[in-house]
Amino acid sequence: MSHAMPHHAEHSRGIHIHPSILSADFARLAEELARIRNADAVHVDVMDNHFVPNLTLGLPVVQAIRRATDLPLDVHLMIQDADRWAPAYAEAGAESVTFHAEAAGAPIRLARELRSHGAKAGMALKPATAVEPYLDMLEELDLLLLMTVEPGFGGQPFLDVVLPKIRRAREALDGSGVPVALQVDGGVTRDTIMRAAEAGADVFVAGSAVYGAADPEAAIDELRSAPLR
Ligand SMILES: O=C(CO)[C@H](O)[C@H](O)COP(=O)(O)O
Repeated sequence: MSHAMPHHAEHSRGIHIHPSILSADFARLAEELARIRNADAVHVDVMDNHFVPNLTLGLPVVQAIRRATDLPLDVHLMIQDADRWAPAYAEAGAESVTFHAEAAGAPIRLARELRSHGAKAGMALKPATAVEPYLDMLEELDLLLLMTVEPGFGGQPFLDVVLPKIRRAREALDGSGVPVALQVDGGVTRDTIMRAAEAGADVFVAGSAVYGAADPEAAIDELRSAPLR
């Protein structure tokens, strides 16, 4: 992209905000979902206490969330043995199902299986996992998630050390011409979203920045407009 272009032209690919219900009140999920009606999708963190040191929710709760909102579900599986468990989340009606590269035995086969169930196929990388070994499989994916915190907990600070990886992924995606969403998750705020968007991300997961606000829908609007300023 030419440096002569106006700053906002770099964001013409769009800014999508996916609030993470990890930071919501789990005893009032339906009400919490009704507080984010202007979101682009709801991000659902599934953790198994093995891949990450935290335990959240599984398939029955994802099925209940599917019935409780019209928003698309962006399911992020932080679980071991993703090959075995991920397809059921696609069958449950998730718009996208994201597994971790570190937890998948056969990522290409799994991505194809998710698509065959009608879901978008997402693959996530922890902060210390290099993206380069996976650049040959971009066409198998609809979404690439680069974690900007160590997965497991909300409320952690954004890891700027991931920014060069976001830039390299953006260059590879633009060079390949394959339409893969580039998502970041962890520590996204009105400040950090600008750096992540400038580096090339276009889908932003935000937990505490949305559910920690008095007005989550206003917080979503602020996040959406922040990189355009
Ligand atoms: O995947 C996650 C943690 O593993 C969460 O989605 C993420 O951390 C969001 O929370 P916050 O915006 O508060 O950092």
